[in-house]
Amino acid sequence: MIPIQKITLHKLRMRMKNPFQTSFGTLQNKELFIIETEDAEGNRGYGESVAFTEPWYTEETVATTEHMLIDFLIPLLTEKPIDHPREVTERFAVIRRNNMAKASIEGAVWDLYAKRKNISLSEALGGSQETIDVGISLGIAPTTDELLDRVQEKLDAGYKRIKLKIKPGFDIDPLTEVRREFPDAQLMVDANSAYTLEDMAHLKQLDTLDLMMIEQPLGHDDIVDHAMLQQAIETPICLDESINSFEDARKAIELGSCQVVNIKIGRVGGLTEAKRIHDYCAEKGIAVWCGGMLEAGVGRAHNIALTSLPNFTVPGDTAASALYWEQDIITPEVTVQNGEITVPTGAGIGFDIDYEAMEKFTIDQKVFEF
Ligand SMILES: O=C(O)CCC(=O)C1=CC=C[C@@H](O)[C@@H]1C(=O)O
Ligand SMILES: [Mg+2]
Repeated sequence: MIPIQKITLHKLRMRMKNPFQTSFGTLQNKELFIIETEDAEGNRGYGESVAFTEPWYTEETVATTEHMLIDFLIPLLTEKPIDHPREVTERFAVIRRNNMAKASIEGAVWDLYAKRKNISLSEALGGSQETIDVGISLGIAPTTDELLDRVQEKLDAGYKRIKLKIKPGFDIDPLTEVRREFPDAQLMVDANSAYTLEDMAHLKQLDTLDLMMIEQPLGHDDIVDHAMLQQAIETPICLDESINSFEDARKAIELGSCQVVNIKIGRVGGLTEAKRIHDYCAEKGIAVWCGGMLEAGVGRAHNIALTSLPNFTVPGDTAASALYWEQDIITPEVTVQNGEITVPTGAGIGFDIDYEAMEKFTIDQKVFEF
């Protein structure tokens, strides 16, 4: 049994070092919840919410996360005890969607579970990789020259895969320049649903650029048009926004809508569902990688633990803390050496919370005792 005695919602406001521009808008201020679950012996598990303040990426926001946690998820989680974190997903199944809210607290239960057993979260999930390969996601740059500089800098820093955001009007030309300048770089692009099937001929030009994949070119909730596009282009399609569950992944793969899946813990409702998708993709020979949501340290730590599972063969988005934040809320911060992160072996997420830093960014706190 995992006896949860106390849950604290720490609401934080953090400002990213640099704005991050995508086809749907620019992000710089981040509000997030750190969810703390505590047992009677004083073990504490941590999860992080990843919804943004605006519903641009998915329909969830920071405000809907808080509403779901307080009015539905915390009462459901604590109405009767659970023995294993995988039961959290079943318990929450009565609530439609709201996956990021669900994942934030489910992650805190997984961390608490691993700490109570004195094993790492990676081990609790069945992870086997001791180090993980790391890539980076670069927002849309103001000019192509600026983009080339940013790519150079990240390749020099050792990042093993560069993901570039694209949108109509900022795609083939800058990408051609990047490919010319860096002929051997592992490059991929992410469109965040900025195109339609009418752009098929335009998107076909990507096939000349030797890209690892194109992420979510079409509708955020589509798998049918993506299947048609994948028939017409050689560049592998990777789905992000369209995959919100194991069932979505199964259907997309059956339909041939993608050759790669970006697994984001928040988008699919938690670590248990993320692992199920990972296992299914491994069985089907579909490559997966772990996407980022501009996380602070707790979310970053969860991504690292998940990525230690064996079928995470493509470098993910989880880069060093210092690229995002002046100061992170964990200690040590996440660092990258030669394009790799060492998976921590300490109990739970394997990073300590920097309570002083967390306090500094906290704008609200709510405590629930049971
Ligand atoms: O965490 C990161 O480094 C950024 C990841 C990233 O590319 C994204 C995060 C959030 C929303 C999107 O713009 C984008 C994505 O779609 O993957
Ligand atoms: Mg994406």
